[in-house]
Amino acid sequence: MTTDAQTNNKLLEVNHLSVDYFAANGTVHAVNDVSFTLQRGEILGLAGESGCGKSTLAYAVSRLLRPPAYITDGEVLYYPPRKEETVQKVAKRGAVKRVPGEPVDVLQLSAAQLRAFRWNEMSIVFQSAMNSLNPVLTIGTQIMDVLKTHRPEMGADGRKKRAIDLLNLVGIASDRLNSYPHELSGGMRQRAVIAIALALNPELIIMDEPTTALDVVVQREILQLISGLCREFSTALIFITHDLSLLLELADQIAIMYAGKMVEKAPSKDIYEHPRHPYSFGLLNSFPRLHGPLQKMVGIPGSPPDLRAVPSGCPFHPRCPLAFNPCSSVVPVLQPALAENPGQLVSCLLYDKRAREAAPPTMEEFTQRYGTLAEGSNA
Ligand SMILES: Nc1ncnc2c1ncn2[C@@H]1O[C@H](COP(=O)(O)OP(=O)(O)OP(=O)(O)O)[C@@H](O)[C@H]1O
Repeated sequence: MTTDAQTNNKLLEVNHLSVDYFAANGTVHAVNDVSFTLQRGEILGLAGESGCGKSTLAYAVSRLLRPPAYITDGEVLYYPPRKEETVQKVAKRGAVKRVPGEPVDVLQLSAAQLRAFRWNEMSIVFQSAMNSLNPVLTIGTQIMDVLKTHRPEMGADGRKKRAIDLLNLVGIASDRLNSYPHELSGGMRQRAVIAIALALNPELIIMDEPTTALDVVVQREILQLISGLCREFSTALIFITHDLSLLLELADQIAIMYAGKMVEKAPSKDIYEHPRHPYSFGLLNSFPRLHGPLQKMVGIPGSPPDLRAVPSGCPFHPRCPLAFNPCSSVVPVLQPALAENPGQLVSCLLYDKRAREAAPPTMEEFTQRYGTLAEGSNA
């Protein structure tokens, strides 16, 4: 019998996830009712202005949040791996109790299950990860330590061979096994971190701005390396960055966040060719495009809201050049913008027939409305 999970190849299903920071000066609603799915081997890019909740969402999925952050609602369903080798590996270690085909709610795992889950099935590369390497241990030792802890059945020779293989995979010569982090360039340290993230063949890697400390040429090389390796091993990747242009090249799907909400999620190509949410359009037109016709950059007037007092209705409405009457009171839900393209999800009343009967806005209309708004703010 084929289950839905097998048919859909689903790896992760996040439902109605909300996270608050209970700060002294008020409650910050950093992630607000976010739902999305991730397929096996899929590269999902999370984009949005600073402070919109990207990192909080990623850390909530991996249960890495610490007080004052609290998950106030939702579930993070992880579908067990399909790979026979991984099924056996996890079953043998008894890390996560599971029924084949049934998902595990990551938010319900015990501390011990979570530790095994994080390394075996999910690994995380943090912001400025290259500085997280231990300065007094060689790169080889750091990779082999992970293997020693999580693959105790592997002998010393096996660990060394695997460490060399991993370094080669990320483009580092084997003789660097005995190098200390300070003996490597920034790009090489980042590659070493990626090697560690890949060490246990996880199903999912989460990367939070992993390359911001590097120059743009090295950033691009590293990102191409990551996406190539994820594709080679069918590893899913959630990738967080401010740089939407990088995501357009790298990701299969892009999710745009605004004020703790996911406002659009679609294949990169759809976002590039026709973003549907006015915020996605503004974000996309805030930087020059490398390909396609020349376009005037419009930018987004104003700034994101304080997440202790998120505007009612659609949180983007105070900045939106296409806002209309119900936007300040009705909360839009993430759903297909157009019936003929169910893969492009948008959270915007412009596409809700109950709120507006007119045809969805065209790209020209977006450009024109943003232009008018910019002229108004310059006046
Ligand atoms: N420890 C904390 N206490 C209170 N508020 C916090 C804390 N950490 C983060 N926040 C707030 O939560 C919101 C979301 O932050 P988060 O870091 O997830 O956003 P982000 O989109 O990843 O931003 P950036 O791109 O700058 O990393 C922001 O408004 C931030 O100020």
